[in-house]
This record gives sequence, structure tokens and C-alpha cells, in this order.
Amino acid sequence: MHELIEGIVGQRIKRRETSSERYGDFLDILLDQTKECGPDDFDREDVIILLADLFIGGTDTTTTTMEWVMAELLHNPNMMAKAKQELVETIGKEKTIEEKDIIQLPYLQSILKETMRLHTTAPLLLPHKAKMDIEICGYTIPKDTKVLVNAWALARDPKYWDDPTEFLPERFMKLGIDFRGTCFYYVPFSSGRRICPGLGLGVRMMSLLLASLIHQFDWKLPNGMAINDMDMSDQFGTTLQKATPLTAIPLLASSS
Ligand code: HEM
Repeated sequence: MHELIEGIVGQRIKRRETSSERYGDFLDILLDQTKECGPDDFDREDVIILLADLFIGGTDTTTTTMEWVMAELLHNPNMMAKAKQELVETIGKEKTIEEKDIIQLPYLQSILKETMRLHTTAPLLLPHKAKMDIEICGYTIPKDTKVLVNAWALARDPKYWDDPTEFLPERFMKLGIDFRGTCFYYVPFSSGRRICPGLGLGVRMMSLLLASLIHQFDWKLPNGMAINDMDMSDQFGTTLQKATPLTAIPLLASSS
């Protein structure tokens, strides 16, 4: 990964040396910053590490979530049908979905939120370290302790959630909870100043992809598999993977 990104950054630096033309993309902005900040503060190696961080942080998380959301919709055909109906009623059948349409799709957004509750993508978020001795809720956390937040358990705590192990997107239609980590029992992107910096991009990207997959295609399970035969169990890790990868067949959505 490092080598691949190093190559791309190297090529761009060379190009910038021979031409004043700029793409104006994220890489150009970062390279402009290296000029402004100077090599002691932000240099080429920092750009490479930052880009690698974004790739690592942004790939497994989004693909795992997309796999879970599609698995849940195939497992619950009535919800798939309801999401499709919302799309057709709001956008129409022929139009291609755009990012600006997502805000008009509360049920689709609720499906994504519920997926990230029941299948918390990063179950223990990322490890943090206490910078000083601190007391939280009567517990002393000594300086340098590694702290893990069990976001998975919070998202299934029956104190906060009715039927916590059920996939019920409707609950989010009433709750008004968003992804920004202000509700401490729903923190799929973490919370506070170390909240995932890819939150906005990730949610927009996944919503658009999900809406397009539902709008453009009808989906079925392979080889006549019944929904009850789907393995919906998970496999613990930095991200919560589906134990059995999802296989699904897209068919061009019927025009009737
Ligand atoms: C389903 C999508 C995603 C989920 C669930 C997710 C979740 C998280 C979580 C829980 C953290 C740890 C925050 C903490 O330290 O407490 C994190 C950090 C991070 N995420 Fe995401 N993320 C997602 C998408 C993305 C995307 C699309 C990007 C970038 C393109 C990204 C980039 C990062 C980076 C760079 C960090 C480390 C930030 C730091 O060190 O402070 N993530 N993410």
C-alpha cells in the first residue's frame, strides 16, 4: 500500500515540477500544504502516510457495512420492497439517483443506521490511551492505560434499545439519532474530537451506493437459497465481518 501510494505521489510531484497546471484534487491540496508548512511540519512522507490512513480507514469499513446492509435486505424482503418503493415514489423509476436525493429518503437512511447498530462496523472503535490519570463514573483510569470502548455492546444494550438483537430500521424513523456520536449508546463512527474523519464521505458514499443498488436492480439469492438458510452470523475482528460472505444475484430492475 505504502509503495503504491508513494508511486502516485512521486508521479504527481514530478508533474507539478514540469507544469503549472493543477488538478485541484485532494493530493494537489496536500502537496500545496507541504510547501506552505515546510518540511519540518508536513512533508512528502506525511502525505503518503495520511493517504494510506485514509485508504485503510475507508475501505474495509465501508465494504463490510455494504455487505451487511445488503444481507439484511435480502434476509428481509419486505424491507427491501419498502426501500424500493420509497425510491420509486421519491425519485421515479427512470432517473439516476444523485447525492442530493438521499436526504429525501428517511427509510433508506434508517436502514443504514440500523445496519450500523446491529452490525457495528468497528465493534471496539480504535484503541485510545489515557494521557493522564482520570476518573470517569467513579472509576480511575491511570495514565497510559489503553482504553477500548465497546460500541457493539452499547448498540445492543437492552437499557437503551427495544428488541436489541432484531433488525428494525423503523426504530430510527422515530428516534432522531444521527451518526455524529452525540448519543453515547450509538457511536459507530466514535465520538468527540477523534470521531472518524471519513464520516461525511462514508455515509454519503454508502447511502448513494445502497440507493443505486436497490433502485437499479432486483436481487435474489443464488441457487434457489431460502432466506432462512442465510448465515447471518459474524466474525469478530477490527471490523465485524460476515462469517459467510454474501452471494447475491442482481437482475435489472423490472420496468413494470
Ligand atoms: C462505514 C464506514 C466507516 C466507519 C464505521 C468508520 C469508523 C471509524 C471509527 C470507529 C474510527 C475510530 C475513531 C476513534 O479513534 O475513536 C475511525 C477512524 C478513522 N477513520 Fe473511519 N470509518 C468509516 C469510514 C471511513 C472513511 C470513508 C474514511 C476515509 C476516507 C475513514 C478514515 C478514518 C481515519 C483516517 C481514521 C483515524 C482517525 C484518527 O486517527 O483520529 N473512515 N473510523
